Amino acid sequence: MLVGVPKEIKNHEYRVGLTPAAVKEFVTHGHKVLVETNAGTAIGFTDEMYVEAGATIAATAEQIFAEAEMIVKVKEPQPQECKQLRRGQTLYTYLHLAPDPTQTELLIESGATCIAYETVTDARGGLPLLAPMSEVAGRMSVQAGAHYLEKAHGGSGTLLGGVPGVAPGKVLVIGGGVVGTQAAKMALGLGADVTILDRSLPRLRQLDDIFNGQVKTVYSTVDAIDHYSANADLVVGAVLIPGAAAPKLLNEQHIANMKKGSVIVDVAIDQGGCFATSKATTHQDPVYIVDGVVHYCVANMPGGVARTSTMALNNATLPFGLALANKGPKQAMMEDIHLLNGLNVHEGKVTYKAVVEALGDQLGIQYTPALDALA
Ligand SMILES: NC(=O)C1=CN([C@@H]2O[C@H](COP(=O)(O)OP(=O)(O)OC[C@H]3O[C@@H](n4cnc5c(N)ncnc54)[C@H](O)[C@@H]3O)[C@@H](O)[C@H]2O)C=CC1
Ligand SMILES: CC(=O)C(=O)O
Ligand SMILES: [Mg+2]
Repeated sequence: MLVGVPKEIKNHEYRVGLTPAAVKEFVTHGHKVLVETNAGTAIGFTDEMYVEAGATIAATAEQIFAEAEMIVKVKEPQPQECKQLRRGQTLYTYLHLAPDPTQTELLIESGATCIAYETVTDARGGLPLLAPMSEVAGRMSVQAGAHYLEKAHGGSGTLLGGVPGVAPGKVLVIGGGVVGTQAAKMALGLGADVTILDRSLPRLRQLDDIFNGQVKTVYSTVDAIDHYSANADLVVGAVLIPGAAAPKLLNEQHIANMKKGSVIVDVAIDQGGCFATSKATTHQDPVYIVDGVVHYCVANMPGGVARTSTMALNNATLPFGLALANKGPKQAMMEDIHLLNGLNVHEGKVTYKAVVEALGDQLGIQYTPALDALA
């Protein structure tokens, strides 16, 4: 198979779909890889390293979209990329379609086979291609929060760890999955006072074990959100209903009730955000203020630490990517239900239920089960 890796074009996105090491794996399995010039240069993966791994360098993204049978990316395709996709071509990347009607329409129009990293599953009920970026974003969320709590960055001037004689800052993590756990680890490491809300009791039990009682675990009710958000210095939004638009857990009144200079980091912004006042921001302009509360809503947080993130992402995407190339996309998905769960759009049909639930009325689209679409 001819695999194509275009350079990412989203704002300050320096990750790349394949590392040179991953290219070498594809080439070893008999595939050809076309990498856009300078796709990885910003994070130390030079064209020379790709050539040494067996890739051919393409001068433009247009060449890659025109020639490749499978496009491997990181971020959801931007409109100019969607317009270059075509029937018979496979797109393997993050999509986050539920909050994104424009991209959904363009992918339907393209006729391409679009596999979303974030909905591929594993046997334990996890999301193995989302997990590494969730680990990164979870850890970063507390770094970002601590930064914006500084007075010069718009915050209240609170040090999360406190000092001897002064109480630590309060961190509220809503959603105790992968992002939430890593956020809690970092916050605890800084010495903060950490509370995690989740609506899954089994998950709260696991968290209590993982943290050996060092964080407070609280069942997520409206009352708990009212109470803990009003007292928090930093709130991390880390909920997920896979593939669906994020539920809005803090409304405008909650934000108004928070302390001035407190910070919210809405990691769930890529699924539309879990705070009513959130709107997506970029690494170039990451924050804005509503009612005195600093909002950090960067939709591609791992892009900020692109070298670590690219390597972590490739560790997870490589086995599925190789299966797609070795067997062909259709056969690979028919043989692996977890990869099939990644299929969101195929030949103009939307094959992921939560996307249709979010956008069906707006776009007039219907759900087609993945196996029916592939048949
Ligand atoms: N902004 C960014 O750059 C990035 C964003 N993300 C996003 O972060 C979000 C979280 O991802 P993961 O931690 O991997 O998901 P996860 O599935 O591991 O965890 C989500 C948790 O939210 C809980 N939850 C669901 N509804 C809830 C509610 N109403 N109240 C409290 N808890 C609730 C679930 O029980 C689960 O424990 C996703 O939207 C993901 O796409 C992930 C990586 C990067
Ligand atoms: C998960 C995701 O959207 C990201 O890493 O940018
Ligand atoms: Mg994202």
